Amino acid sequence: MALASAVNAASTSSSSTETKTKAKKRYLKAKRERRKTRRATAAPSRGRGDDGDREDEGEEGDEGTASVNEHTTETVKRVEVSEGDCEHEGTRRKPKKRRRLSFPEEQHPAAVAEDEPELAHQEETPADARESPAPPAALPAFPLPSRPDAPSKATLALQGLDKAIVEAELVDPRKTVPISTESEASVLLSEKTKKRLQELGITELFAVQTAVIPFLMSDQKQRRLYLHDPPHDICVSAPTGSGKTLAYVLPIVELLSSRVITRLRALIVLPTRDLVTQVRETFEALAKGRSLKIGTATGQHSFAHEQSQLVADRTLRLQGGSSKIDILICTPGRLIDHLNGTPNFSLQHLRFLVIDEADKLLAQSFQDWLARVLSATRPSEIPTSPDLVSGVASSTDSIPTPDGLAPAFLHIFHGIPHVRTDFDEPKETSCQKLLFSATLTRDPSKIAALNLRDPKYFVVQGSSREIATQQEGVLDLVMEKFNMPATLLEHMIVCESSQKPLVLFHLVHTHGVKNALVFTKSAESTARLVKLFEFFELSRISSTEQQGSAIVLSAYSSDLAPSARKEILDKFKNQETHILVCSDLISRGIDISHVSHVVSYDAPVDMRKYVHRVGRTARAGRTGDAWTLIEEQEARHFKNMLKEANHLNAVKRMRVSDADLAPLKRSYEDALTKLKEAYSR
Ligand SMILES: Nc1ncnc2c1ncn2[C@@H]1O[C@H](COP(=O)(O)OP(=O)(O)OP(=O)(O)O)[C@@H](O)[C@H]1O
Repeated sequence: MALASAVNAASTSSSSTETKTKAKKRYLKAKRERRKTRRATAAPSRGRGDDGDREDEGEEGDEGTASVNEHTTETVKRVEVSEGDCEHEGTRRKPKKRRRLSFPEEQHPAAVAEDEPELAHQEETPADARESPAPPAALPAFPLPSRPDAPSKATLALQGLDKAIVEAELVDPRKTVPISTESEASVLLSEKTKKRLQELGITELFAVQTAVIPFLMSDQKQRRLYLHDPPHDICVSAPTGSGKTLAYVLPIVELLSSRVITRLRALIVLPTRDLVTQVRETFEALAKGRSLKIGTATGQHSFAHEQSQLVADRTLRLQGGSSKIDILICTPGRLIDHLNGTPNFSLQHLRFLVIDEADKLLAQSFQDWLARVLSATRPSEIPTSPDLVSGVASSTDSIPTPDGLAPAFLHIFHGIPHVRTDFDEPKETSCQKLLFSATLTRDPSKIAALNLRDPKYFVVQGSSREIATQQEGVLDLVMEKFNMPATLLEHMIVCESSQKPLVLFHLVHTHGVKNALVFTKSAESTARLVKLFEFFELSRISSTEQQGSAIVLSAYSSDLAPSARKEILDKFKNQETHILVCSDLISRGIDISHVSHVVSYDAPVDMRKYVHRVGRTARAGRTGDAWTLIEEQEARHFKNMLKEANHLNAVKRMRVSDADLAPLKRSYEDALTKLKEAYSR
């Protein structure tokens, strides 16, 4: 067997060797002939140009074609042979020589391949194409990439904005409506309210009021205390002193006046006690004769006292809460205290939640007050008491009585089998959120925390320029270019820090700066400046050359007890005090009509602070002057701040020379000495 197979293998091998030998012979013969032909034609065919192709294909004139064909066949054979050779001999043949193609001089493949290697593949193109007389088409030249222009700040600011902000309603600040006319805003107010407004000397509605009142009151369905469809929330940005308080007080008083049972239906949150007192006075003035009960919670009184003012029944646990008041005005800290510690204090009946000075309040996160308040206005998914889940409502003390539940909270009483009908009570709270500020935040994360429902934005424009287009108005809001009252004049004085007290005395005695609020950076500087000023006045009066009555001033800051603060503020309101030197405690919201000047003795650190400080004057259409004293090293920062807010041109620079200050110098030096003595004691 082994022998037979060996013989077979030998015969197979010898026949294949024979075939290969014949083929090899044919190949070698062809090769010799080719070599001969090449040698014979070597000299003339070395030239390039149109004949270059013939080098490989022979140049036998008419026979050229036949020769090419023959050569092609031969090439195929050659490939077969060479493959066999490779297997047989175990050696590799050199790669086939590339044919040369004819190119115009400037498009020689070598030159092209150097620049653009892909072009070298043109050698692989079929023979017909290679013989085409037309030069290969040049590749299209693409333009070099160029850097696009960076989008402007404005474009970036508008990107990804909430639709509600983009569609904000711009309100012309000049728009006022007489209360007696048949205008939309005026016609919505009851005769009682109109009469009350007239008694208070208010004869027209301001721009912000003409926009907000119709939005909250024109739809009859929206005038109910419990709504089937949840209401739209609103965000209002309007300059200082433009009447934002009345814009929410009027609709709240009007709508709540229809209530029968007293429940806590309006909650107004403000950042300071002083503002709570001020807003309470406005509510009381407007709601006079309406039997609405108004309460406050600020921590000014004891907790037990406040509890007794807010809640009627604290012995029985009532699921619907028990309220002695319809409207609560409070600071956020005390509100949380009552949510945590006052039995039957409930926000489930809230129809309005007002967040005034919204940007300031949203920046305060203590005890997560906002989330806590919002969750108290919403019905919870899970019944609050495990006893109620099983529906075992008994008369035990620990089980709350399902009394006075708001419609949206009814489902938490599981003792009632629930069958869904067309007359189902609403499951959503009727609480409408109203946000107000002269410097409304555009911070999306802060706004998102409020969980606003389909909000409507109102932007009352300032006076610094003509009424803007929709996009410009939105941009102002988004880029925090705050609007100022039209009647405000702004000045700045750059001076050395050691001269600041003198410049202030100069303003008071030469420019008649009285009925003024003077803002300092801290409670401590407030007290120090008042002392220095008092010593200065004593020295000035006692000196022979300076005559006249002394300026009366007081310090007002958080260092004082609330009762002392109230007394000082009352004296200033009654104009018994000429100048109130204060910290930023009253830079927001405080409304004192006779303030004709505001002096920032220490420069405000940011634009928001500047807007609110200067906004203590020029309110409700009255004129006012704002003066900012800038130390030389602060000038650049202050100017940049104004520039970014597009407000630099509105602030006039005023110069005070040494000659202006000279008459006051002696008294000032005297006062400084006395101040040093006082502090060293
Ligand atoms: N329609 C009106 N007619 C006359 N006076 C008005 C009217 N509305 C409001 N006022 C008065 O304008 C003054 C400023 O109003 P308000 O305090 O509401 O301003 P504001 O917009 O809340 O300012 P701020 O942003 O500084 O808190 C108040 O004295 C108020 O009584």
